[in-house]
Amino acid sequence: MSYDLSLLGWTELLAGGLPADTVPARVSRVDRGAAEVIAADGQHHVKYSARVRRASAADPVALPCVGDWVAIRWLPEGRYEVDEVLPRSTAFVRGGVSRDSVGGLSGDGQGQVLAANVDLVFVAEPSMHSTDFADLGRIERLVALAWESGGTPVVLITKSDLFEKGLDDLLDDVRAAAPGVAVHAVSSLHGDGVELVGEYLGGSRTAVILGPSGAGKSTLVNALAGGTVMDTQQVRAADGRGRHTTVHRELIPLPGGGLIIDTPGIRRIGLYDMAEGVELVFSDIEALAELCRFGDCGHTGEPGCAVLEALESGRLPERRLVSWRKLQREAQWMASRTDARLRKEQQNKWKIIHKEMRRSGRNRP
Ligand SMILES: Nc1nc2c(ncn2[C@@H]2O[C@H](COP(=O)(O)OP(=O)(O)OP(=O)(O)O)[C@@H](O)[C@H]2O)c(=O)[nH]1
Ligand SMILES: [Zn+2]
Repeated sequence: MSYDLSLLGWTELLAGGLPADTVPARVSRVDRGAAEVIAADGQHHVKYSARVRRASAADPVALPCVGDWVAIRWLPEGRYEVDEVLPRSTAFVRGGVSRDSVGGLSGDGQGQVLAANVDLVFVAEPSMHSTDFADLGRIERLVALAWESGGTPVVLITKSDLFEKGLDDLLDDVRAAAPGVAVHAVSSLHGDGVELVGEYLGGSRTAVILGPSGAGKSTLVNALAGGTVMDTQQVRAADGRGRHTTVHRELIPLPGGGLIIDTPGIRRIGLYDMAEGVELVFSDIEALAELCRFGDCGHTGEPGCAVLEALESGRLPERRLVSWRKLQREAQWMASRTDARLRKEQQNKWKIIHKEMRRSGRNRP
């Protein structure tokens, strides 16, 4: 079997960085120190070169991950090995390595790349989730995460068939929660919007789908793939394996062009290192904050606070300000937890503060 790599997203730009005597391949799956890759001459199971192993031992971010383009070299003993990970255009990085992650080499606060070279991030949120409507706060988080990865978010309000009246109002609310992001209603059940989603992938773009369990991600991937490539909850319930059992860790080429990455890691992705993403999601509040009288306004009652003025006049929904504060706190907390440099700075700051305290204590009359 041979593959046209341009359909898998291979570009001229990437070709420029290919080391001598290697050929390109895209990682479709990783598995403890080895990767499944797709090269022009077929699929291969490849181990990592000593250089790749050394680099990843020093920094897990250097490990090949699904979506990566790698240079593979044919060895005299008759097999390929991964010679180098080519520069990534985007990356989903998880700070720290979770207990149950497969192939995590490091346990302490260093980043792990979950997926690379992802152009589009579909944020799937069901229009109705058991008895609740779409969760705007969750959309905000996942959109922030998407921006942070370098990919372009697109919000999909799934299961739109569950919502007869008021869908347009819901979409308006979602658009307000994700300024500058395309928002579409999708029903995999009726086929509404599925084609449109497929068009985003046009040609050879790569996407991931984020969203809560039960959002209909697998069902949508199946609809796009025109067959059952992912187990859906129903299938899994029938064989008694329960819900959170997606074991696929794959790059799925779609018949209409484009690829979807669906891995357990991406499915479980939370809130990590997303300070910049938060700024983009809350561009409306960030713009207001620029108009505050004081540059360091905390928006908690300072005179001339444009944020609170907008809140009072009703232009800024209170829910939005509450989400913003919450996400900022969480993003700061995650950053301080995962970013060793920041941690060190904070330790130094506390050292200085403690020293000051001791000194002022000594100098007290
Ligand atoms: N009414 C309706 N139900 C849907 C639609 N899409 C999916 N479902 C149902 O929603 C349930 C969950 O769908 P899945 O595709 O397994 O959801 P998921 O997001 O992949 O869930 P996890 O694998 O747990 O992350 C299944 O019972 C689907 O049949 C839709 O467009 N409309
Ligand atoms: Zn203010």
